[in-house]
Amino acid sequence: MAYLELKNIYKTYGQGTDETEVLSNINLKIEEGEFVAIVGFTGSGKTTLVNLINGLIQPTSGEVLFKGEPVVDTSHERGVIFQNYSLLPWLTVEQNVIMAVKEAFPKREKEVYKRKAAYYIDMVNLTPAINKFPKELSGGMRQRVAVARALAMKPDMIIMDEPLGALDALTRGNLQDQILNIWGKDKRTALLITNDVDEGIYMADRIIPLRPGPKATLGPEFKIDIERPRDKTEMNDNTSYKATRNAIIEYLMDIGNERKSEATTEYILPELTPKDFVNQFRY
Ligand SMILES: Nc1ncnc2c1ncn2[C@@H]1O[C@H](COP(=O)(O)OP(=O)(O)OP(=O)(O)O)[C@@H](O)[C@H]1O
Repeated sequence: MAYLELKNIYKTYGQGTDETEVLSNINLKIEEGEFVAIVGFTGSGKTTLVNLINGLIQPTSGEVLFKGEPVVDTSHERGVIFQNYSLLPWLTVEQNVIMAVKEAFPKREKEVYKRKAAYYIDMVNLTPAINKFPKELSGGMRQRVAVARALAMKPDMIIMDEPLGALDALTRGNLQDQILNIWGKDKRTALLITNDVDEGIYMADRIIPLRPGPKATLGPEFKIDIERPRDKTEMNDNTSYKATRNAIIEYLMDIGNERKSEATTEYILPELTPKDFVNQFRY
């Protein structure tokens, strides 16, 4: 039995003439302990896929099974790191993380919550900001709190929806390593949704492209046969890395080009010049 299984998933939004099939015939099996990355274009349906796996939305048809059971709601067993850091603005960094810890470990001493929260806040290098409110943090710092929150729930499966996109290269690299450490240490199962092929190759055991929507579907998988722990600098000279990277990029470029040649609608921008606006700058 697969740890997570998506069976013949279809998802449409809207009704009647407005109906759009965003995901079409998605089939995926992830085994316990695996790290899988799905690489996709912007707007291809990645977040829809994450929301289905998370239990936030239900498929139009098909089934999502987690440990053999249908996913009907969200659960702390599946910790999601969203691309738009969802923090509660009226709580401090510490309180935001404690809230997540409480959900996973109900009825513990206050000190236990504080200790667990401190551990994950330190992991994302935010100890100096522990008493700050989200509005006092930069976008990257907020995203790191969101990462700490998701990991603090000790989920059996970590699901990441482009979690590191807003971060600078150094912080991003650091957090990739922290996530890999946690995944490796406790042998969790992980699914990363990203538009960054290199991030996918560095982190995952398998990469599966999501062909762009409407009717987005999964493409063929690419296995990443590079020993762990992986070293980014060494990887650049690794023949297997170069070959896999080229194959994935070639595949993505091919389907990108296919899409362009299939496109029948031409969008013409209206030729408007707001008179008042132009006059403002006419001296
Ligand atoms: N609740 C909704 N109602 C109607 N259409 C929706 C809804 N959610 C998403 N869509 C549409 O479904 C398509 C896929 O959206 P989704 O957010 O899943 O893509 P994405 O790959 O995560 O995009 P991005 O990379 O830009 O975040 C888009 O065309 C979007 O407009």
